[in-house]
Amino acid sequence: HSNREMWFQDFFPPNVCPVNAKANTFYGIMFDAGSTGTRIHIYTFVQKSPENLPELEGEIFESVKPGLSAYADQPEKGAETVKRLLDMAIDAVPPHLWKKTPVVLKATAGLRLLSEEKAQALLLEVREVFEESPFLVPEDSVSIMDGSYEGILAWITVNFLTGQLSGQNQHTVGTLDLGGASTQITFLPQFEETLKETPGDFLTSFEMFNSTYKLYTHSYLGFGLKAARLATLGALNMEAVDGQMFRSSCLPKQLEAEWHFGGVKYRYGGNKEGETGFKPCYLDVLKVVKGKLHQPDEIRGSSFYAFSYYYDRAVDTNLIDYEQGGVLEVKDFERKAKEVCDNMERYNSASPFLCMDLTYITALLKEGFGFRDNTLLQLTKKVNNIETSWTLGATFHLLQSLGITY
Ligand SMILES: O=c1[nH]cnc2c1ncn2[C@@H]1O[C@H](COP(=O)(O)OP(=O)(O)O)[C@@H](O)[C@H]1O
Ligand SMILES: [Ca+2]
Repeated sequence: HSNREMWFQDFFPPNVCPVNAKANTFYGIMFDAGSTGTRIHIYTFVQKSPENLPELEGEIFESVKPGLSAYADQPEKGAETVKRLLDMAIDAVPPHLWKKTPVVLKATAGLRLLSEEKAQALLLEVREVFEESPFLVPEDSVSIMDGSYEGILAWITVNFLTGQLSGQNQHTVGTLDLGGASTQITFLPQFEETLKETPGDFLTSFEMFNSTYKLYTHSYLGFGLKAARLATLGALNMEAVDGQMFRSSCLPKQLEAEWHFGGVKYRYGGNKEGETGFKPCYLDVLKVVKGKLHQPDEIRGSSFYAFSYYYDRAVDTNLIDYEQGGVLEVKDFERKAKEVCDNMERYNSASPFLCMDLTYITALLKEGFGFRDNTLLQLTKKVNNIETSWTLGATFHLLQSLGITY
């Protein structure tokens, strides 16, 4: 409780120190423990005047691979990766603000897929790293995030950064996040029909910046890009995979290789004798998505912001520029998938999974969510130099819960 009071005192009294112009700066540290990597986001806020809300000034971002779930059997080693990232915050945050700067880690699908016991062991070790740091460790500072929050908080981030949550004329945009192990879709329904046709657990009310948003959101566990690779290979949720060879028409014919994901080793390869290419690949991938996802009618024609692996694969195939991002139609992913899958050997150098990944993205968008071929996707990595990640929304939520009401 005392921590909370200190936090309060420092931001609300108008004791702006004339010597130090930065006296009204404060920080928030948010860790994203994703299935493929762990990332630290250190946000800087400035309270320009006591009567106004703090403003986001900037972000320091760093990441490491692999993610925590790769350390399922060595939780101390996993926590060590978090500690190395936290050392960056020691340098970034001025010492006199350390004990007022909250540090939080939220884990996503990688840890959701581990056994309770292994996940908790990892979280416990991370919690110890936090307790030994000079930062403010709020209650529940290390946890597995609920999937619906992952979507909502990313939606908050994108709509905050694009200015849709302030002033009038709010035209919020929907968001699509494709992680390694799970995928999220989130939007603000405009039609009464959508609310009626949607299963109750896909709708969540969320309060932020003095408004309540009733959002459609869902996180599909096992539908992230890397989990989908395993599902396509028929290797997802298999108990004993050691030694077994998984083959697919989405892989180069002659390929035989090994792949580590979530602490398990998989052997995989191409269809040596059988078919390869877009057509057979699409049929294989279709089995993974068809009929498995809820399809809200409302989204068919509307445009969405898409990031994470949608962005990465669009960059890999020159559909967009790495720095600039860009606007694509759903059918651009399909065109690229055909190009790559039907010339598999030529694209071999980048990643043997490029054909499978693009085909999965195509099938997920069209057959999974039910988007039209001409639905527009705004591919975005950063807005105003801030990463489009759920971590910013989570930091706002954290500041709100610590008593700074936005
Ligand atoms: O801060 C970020 N900005 C932009 N993309 C990010 C950020 N953090 C993670 N990503 C993207 O998320 C994808 C990896 O998903 P992740 O490891 O988070 O799996 P999960 O969400 O299923 O747990 C990659 O495409 C990676 O580039
Ligand atoms: Ca993620």
